[in-house]
Amino acid sequence: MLLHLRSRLLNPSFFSVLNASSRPTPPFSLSFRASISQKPNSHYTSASKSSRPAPLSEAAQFVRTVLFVPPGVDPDEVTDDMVLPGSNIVIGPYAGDAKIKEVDFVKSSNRPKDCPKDDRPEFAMLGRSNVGKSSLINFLVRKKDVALTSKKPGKTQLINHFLVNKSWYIVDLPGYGPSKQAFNLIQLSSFTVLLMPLNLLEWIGPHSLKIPMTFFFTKCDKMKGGKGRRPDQNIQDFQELIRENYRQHPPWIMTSSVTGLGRDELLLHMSQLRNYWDNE
Ligand SMILES: Nc1nc2c(ncn2[C@@H]2O[C@H](COP(=O)(O)OP(=O)(O)OP(=O)(O)O)[C@@H](O)[C@H]2O)c(=O)[nH]1
Ligand SMILES: [Mg+2]
Repeated sequence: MLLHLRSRLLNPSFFSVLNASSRPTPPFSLSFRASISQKPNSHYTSASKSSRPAPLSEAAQFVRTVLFVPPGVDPDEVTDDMVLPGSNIVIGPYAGDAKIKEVDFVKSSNRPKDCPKDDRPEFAMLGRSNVGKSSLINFLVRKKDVALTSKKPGKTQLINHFLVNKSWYIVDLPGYGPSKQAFNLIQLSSFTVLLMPLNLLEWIGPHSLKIPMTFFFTKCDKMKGGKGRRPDQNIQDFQELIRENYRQHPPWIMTSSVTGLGRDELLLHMSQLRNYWDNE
């Protein structure tokens, strides 16, 4: 997998997406890096650790200023092969054990207080109706009908908990839009995952201090034409809003439930969030 990732990283479109829109921003590190004491094994990073880090290309040096650097990684030691393709996410020592072996539907809840109450980490999908939240869950677990999807907006009406590998949850939420009900649910999650969030960014900025977020660009198979904006245009808008509302760049990733784009990368990123959570 490492080779596969490395070769895709060098795809010029990845860098051009970032270069096209980014003004240099100050290098950053995440505030929670300071509390790290353990470094679990990582199959992903072990290969790059065994050899000397390759010097960064000029493009990569620039890109590094907008990267999400996870716990356990020194921003000065980031190398090309640590960045997940189609994203700004650096993979660190907490990544690993990303495979989904089983998934069980647990329950649908009408209200937050009816949701399962335990300490397992949760990844909740939040975003407008019809952006592909439920499809993304099916895509991650490689099953067609775990979460119900529809061409028409408004299919998901309840809070649906799915237990993965008996150890962590994926939560499918109703889309916001006409109903705006998802706004009340943000506080529920240990981890919140957002989809196509452009008009959410300003709202969420001040409220998100304690909730790690990852932003998804869904339907990236629709690269050309159509009514909407292209993914690279969305990423440009996104980065503008990030600069206006956030001090540090949150992680973002491009996905497509149709082509499989971003699946392995996303699972790896989720594993590093989870493993960090477990070891904290
Ligand atoms: N081309 C393309 N279509 C997608 C993709 N992901 C989802 N769709 C389609 O988008 C539509 C909506 O998908 P859902 O997963 O139901 O969207 P949702 O965000 O869960 O919608 P709500 O439940 O209403 O909030 C469906 O017709 C999907 O087939 C994708 O990656 N590419
Ligand atoms: Mg849905």
